[in-house]
Amino acid sequence: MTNTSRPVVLIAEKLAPSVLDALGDGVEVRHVDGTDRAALLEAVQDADALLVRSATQVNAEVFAATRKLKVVARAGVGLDNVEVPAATQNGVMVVNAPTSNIVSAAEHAVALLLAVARQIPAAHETLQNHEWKRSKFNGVELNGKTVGVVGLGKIGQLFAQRIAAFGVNLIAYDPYVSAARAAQLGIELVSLEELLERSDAISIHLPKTPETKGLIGAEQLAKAKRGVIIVNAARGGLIDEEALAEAVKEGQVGGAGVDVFSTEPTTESPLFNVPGIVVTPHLGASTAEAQDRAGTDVAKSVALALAGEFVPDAVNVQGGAVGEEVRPYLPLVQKLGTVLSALSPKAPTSVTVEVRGELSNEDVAVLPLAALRGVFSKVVESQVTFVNAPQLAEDLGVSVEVVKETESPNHRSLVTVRAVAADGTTNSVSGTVSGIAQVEKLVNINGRNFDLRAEGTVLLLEYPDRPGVMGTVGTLLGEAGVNIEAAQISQTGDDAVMVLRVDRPVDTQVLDPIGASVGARTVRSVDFG
Ligand SMILES: NC(=O)C1=CN([C@@H]2O[C@H](COP(=O)(O)OP(=O)(O)OC[C@H]3O[C@@H](n4cnc5c(N)ncnc54)[C@H](O)[C@@H]3O)[C@@H](O)[C@H]2O)C=CC1
Ligand SMILES: O=C(O)CCC(=O)C(=O)O
Repeated sequence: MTNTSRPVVLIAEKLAPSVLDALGDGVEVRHVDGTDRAALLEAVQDADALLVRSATQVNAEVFAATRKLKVVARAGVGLDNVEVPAATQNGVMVVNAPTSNIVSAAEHAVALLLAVARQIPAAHETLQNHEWKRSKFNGVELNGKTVGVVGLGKIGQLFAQRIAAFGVNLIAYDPYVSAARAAQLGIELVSLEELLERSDAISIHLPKTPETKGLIGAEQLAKAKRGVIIVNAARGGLIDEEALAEAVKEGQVGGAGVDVFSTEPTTESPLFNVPGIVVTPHLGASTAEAQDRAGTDVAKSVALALAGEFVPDAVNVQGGAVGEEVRPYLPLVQKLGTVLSALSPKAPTSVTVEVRGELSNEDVAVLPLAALRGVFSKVVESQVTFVNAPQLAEDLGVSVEVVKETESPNHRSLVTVRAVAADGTTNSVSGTVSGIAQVEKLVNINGRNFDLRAEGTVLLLEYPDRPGVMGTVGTLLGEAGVNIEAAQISQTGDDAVMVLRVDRPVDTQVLDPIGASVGARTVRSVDFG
């Protein structure tokens, strides 16, 4: 029987069994063939999370078909099949598993290079055909040769480290890597032109971007050293496939190892059936280890995303990495924003997050996102996530600022969120995370000190002070079946603010008459969930 209350995780491609273990029983797993467009568009409507590898195209059309999608998880590295800006626009988090398969991909590039250099697949085929043709297969040694790496990122570096063991000279082209970093790795950074001229073998490890698409075409291949071996285990389309096939046939390129194609899946390519070209059907990440890691990494991220928590591997969330010290403050700061949205349910013109004390030594760039999620909770209909909060702020003309102050008079760390409305009205709420149990507390509302756990439902009343108000409020709540768990009053002169933590949500039909009976000018209910 289907349990519809559990979040639906839609798996659109074959993933390692470890992904199901890591997802656990808290979600309902459904399967669809992500390459069957109609089936995908229908299945994604009810999905909370979508898990893909590289064959499913997740674009604006998919996001338009979704109703409650919160996260797209790519069980691997490359995100060229996921339209990240469209995801961001829709408040959908995109996560990948950036290190899960990098060793496998680097090893595959090495395997392809050796397979081409020693013509292993072709030699294997002759024996399968009961032919013994030793003299046909004369290979080349790597020792003493120059190997050029195009794209010196995670996989490029792993490839370089591994191929270095063959006694090669390493050069690389990557305009975004410093010469110092390359030198540390024993690699000389050169221009693409120089790399083409000097390399006996070239391995490509670039992402596919508008800048890199077609980077190696007929012109570049013509400039390369005659007989060069070219390997591409990165992305199809980085090298012009027609041009590469022609260059191998003419002998300008000595051979090529290709794992990726401009269209995938494919059974037709100019690179097929060309002597000297070794092809594999996008197998770089196809190892037990890489698939296990990719599956468990994205399952963990999906669980965090569905719980509304910060996800370290999210690629479309501003704010960068979130430290251990900062993490407990994310839900608290969202709650401070929720109190502000209850006090003033219109979009403010500015939101300031003030961080005091020990926390001010940390990178707190993510805290404004949490504050905005709370502040916008009553302002916009659509879901407010870590992903789309900055875009919503921009669309609504809300300026956002973080202020840090090392001094914190009463708390080790204190965060205040202040919102200024269009008419200049300012509201502020402060909170802290207290003790080993990391209890989230509200400690100040509009300059008045309290000490109240930020959980459940909190009622706030501003009223002219007089004897008996607490009793009246308590009686009326009791008559409505609402139990008070904690109560605090801050009184100054004739004015008082009462905050109550109660055992259930209280709707306006109950709350408004209570406010009227004590002459309250403000009565609010804040639900922390
Ligand atoms: N065949 C397979 O199964 C797999 C393929 N991949 C692919 O391998 C590629 C590399 O992945 P990673 O190393 O993890 O990425 P990465 O992001 O760590 O490294 C990419 C490098 O390319 C450089 N780069 C970017 N634009 C450039 C340009 N215009 N010219 C020169 N360099 C440029 C960057 O500075 C960076 O150092 C990606 O395309 C990824 O999708 C990844 C895993 C498995
Ligand atoms: O096997 C896969 O899922 C694709 C691996 C890949 O190309 C990547 O992670 O970028």
